[in-house]
Order: sequence, then C-alpha cells, then structure tokens
Amino acid sequence: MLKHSKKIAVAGGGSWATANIKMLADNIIEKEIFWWMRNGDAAEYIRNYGHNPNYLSSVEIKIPAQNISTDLKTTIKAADFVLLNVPAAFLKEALQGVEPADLEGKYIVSAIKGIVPDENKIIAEFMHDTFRVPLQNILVISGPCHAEEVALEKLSYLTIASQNVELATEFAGMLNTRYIKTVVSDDIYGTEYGAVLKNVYAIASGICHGVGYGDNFQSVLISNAIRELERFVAVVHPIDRDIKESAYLGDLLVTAYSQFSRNRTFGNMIGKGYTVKSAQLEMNMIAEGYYAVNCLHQVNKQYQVEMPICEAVYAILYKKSSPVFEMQKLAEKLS
Ligand SMILES: NC(=O)C1=CN([C@@H]2O[C@H](COP(=O)(O)OP(=O)(O)OC[C@H]3O[C@@H](n4cnc5c(N)ncnc54)[C@H](OP(=O)(O)O)[C@@H]3O)[C@@H](O)[C@H]2O)C=CC1
Ligand SMILES: O=C(CO)COP(=O)(O)O
Repeated sequence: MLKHSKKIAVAGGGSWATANIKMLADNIIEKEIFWWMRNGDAAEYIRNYGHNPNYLSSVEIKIPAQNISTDLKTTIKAADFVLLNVPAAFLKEALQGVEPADLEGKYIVSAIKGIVPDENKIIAEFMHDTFRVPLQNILVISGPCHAEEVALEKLSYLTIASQNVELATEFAGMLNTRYIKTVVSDDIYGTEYGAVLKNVYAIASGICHGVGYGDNFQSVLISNAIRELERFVAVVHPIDRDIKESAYLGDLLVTAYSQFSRNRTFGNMIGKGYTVKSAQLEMNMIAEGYYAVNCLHQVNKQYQVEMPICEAVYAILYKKSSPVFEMQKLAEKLS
C-alpha cells in the first residue's frame, strides 16, 4: 500500500518523458498522471490523437486529454510527485516563474542526466539549493535504459535513488511493469554523477569510432572510463559503492555501445569532422554530454581528479582541438 498520493506530473516533452509516461501508465497501481510540455502543437496533437508526434510516436498515450498542458505551474499544482525531464541545459528556463512555494511539500523526481550550466550542480543539488526542496523529498531515476527500448517493451532495469529509501521504494513500485524492473539505491550523488559522466564517455566512444578506431580500442577506452568515473565519484561523494552495479557500469555500457545513444551518435559525427553546431542540427535530439563536459571541467577545478577522457572531449568540443590529435594523445595515457 502506497503511503503517498499517486498524482504524478511529468515535465518535459521529449523521448524519455514519453517513455516515462508509458511506464507509469502501464504500471497497475492506480494513479493520475499529468503531463507538461512547452510545445503547444505537440500537446494539442497528443490530446487529439494519443501519440507524441515528435518523439516515440508509436507509443500510445493513455492519459486523459485534459491532463496534458503547456502551463507548468498548473501541472505542478495538480500533483504530489513532479518528475523533471527537461534536458539540464534548459531546466532553469523551463522552471522560470516556478517559486519554492509551488514545490513545497512535493516530491521531486529527476529523470535528467545532466548538470545545470552556470550553477554546475547536479539536479538534486540544484533543486535543494534553489527551490529549498529537502533532500529527503528528492528522487533520481537512472539506469541503463533507452526510451526507444521502453517503447518496444524490451526488458529494462531502472535504479531509483533517494536518501529516503522508503520513498524510493514506493516510487519504484509505480514504475514496475512486465518490461520494467527497478532497483532502489540511497546514492543520489553517485547515481547522478555516474549518469552525467557516462554521457561524456559515450561521446568519446563515438569520436573514436568516427576517427577510425575499432572495437579493440573502444573496449580499452571504456574500461578506463569506468575507472575515471569511479575516481571522480569517490572524491565528490565518498561512500561505499560497487561501481559494477547497473546504475554505474551498466549505464555506461548501454550508452557507449548502443545504436540508440544520442551521445555516441553526436561523438561519431564530431569524429567524422562535423562541427558541434552542424552535429546538433542534424541530430534533432539532445546529447547531454556536450553541456556536461564543460560543467565537469569547471567542477573538477575544485577536485583536481585525474580525468584524461573528459579533458580530451572538453578540448575537442570547447577548444576546437582536433579529434585525431586528442585521441592519439589520450591513447598514450590509457592502460
Ligand atoms: N532518451 C533516453 O533514452 C533517456 C534520456 N534521459 C535524459 O532525459 C533528459 C531528456 O532527454 P530526452 O527525452 O532524450 O530528449 P530528446 O532529445 O528526446 O528531446 C529533447 C527535449 O528537449 C527539449 N528542448 C530542446 N531544446 C530546448 C530548449 N531550448 N528549451 C527547452 N527545451 C528544449 C525538447 O522540447 P521540444 O520538443 O519542444 O523542442 C524535448 O522535450 C536528458 O537529461 C537525458 O539525458 C535519461 C535516460 C534515458
Ligand atoms: O541516458 C541514456 C540512456 O541510459 C540516454 O543517453 P544516450 O541517448 O546518449 O544513451
């Protein structure tokens, strides 16, 4: 029996938001789902036809038309759980006009895998510091799970992290379905930073492929990436964690190897000689790692962790350094 109310608002109109709506609606626990997106035409289309025209358009949307809105404050007001699913780079913009009082008493669930630019904070920290949301009311959804495979109902595992493990367990219960299994964790920092870093490593993986390295090199890159990830999270939030768990290693592997990965696709284009702008235009989807690597570069000035893969990606994307040169330099540092 759930102790908390079952009114959930999903904020964001992209692929992962659409997949989250599907998982929540397919789960058998009775609940009311509300959906906010910025795109009025898409909202109207979904109300009329029950499908998102722009992302995962095959997914049937099974929530009432009147629960789909372009007014975020109204959507938030209706719910007890607010699931944030706007790319981190645009979160501040999306939350403009929302006051700490609007979120008082609400549970905030971040399904975002990114860092808030300028603030250089993971989502839990940002929501806690800016909107005064108690950490006990914050949850993070992560895990090796692509929206496209949720749409196909392929068996997937999610990690629900919160310092409030009881709350995480309750929320996990609202996501479980025939094709979704959930794991609960109390490591919000490791889960968030792990997800942010794996996006950068997937870009590195794509760049390597783009410049012509093969599977042999990529496996070395990824085994170095998990060690780099472990070093960083151990300094930022030192607790006893097993980096081989799905939320860390699993998430890295799926993003670095999958045909569906936005970050890998973006990296591949960069490796093949596209500029950042042209790769972004061509993709029409968001590669969070592009924004994250800049934030990580700033954050790591404080921690000084040895992060050669992140630094190579940063130099390529933000200093216009040549992908071939940076990968040759990186290759000398890997083991
Ligand atoms: N896709 C996946 O499999 C997974 C994604 N995630 C995370 O979910 C989050 C959302 O990603 P995802 O759903 O994949 O994104 P998509 O690339 O599918 O969609 C992009 C989303 O970003 C919005 N957007 C683009 N530009 C802007 C802008 N300038 N201002 C505000 N909103 C903008 C789009 O809105 P519009 O349509 O109106 O342009 C759309 O909702 C990311 O943090 C990602 O890392 C996490 C796990 C899995
Ligand atoms: O986080 C994700 C899957 O776990 C989505 O990012 P990618 O599309 O780059 O894999």
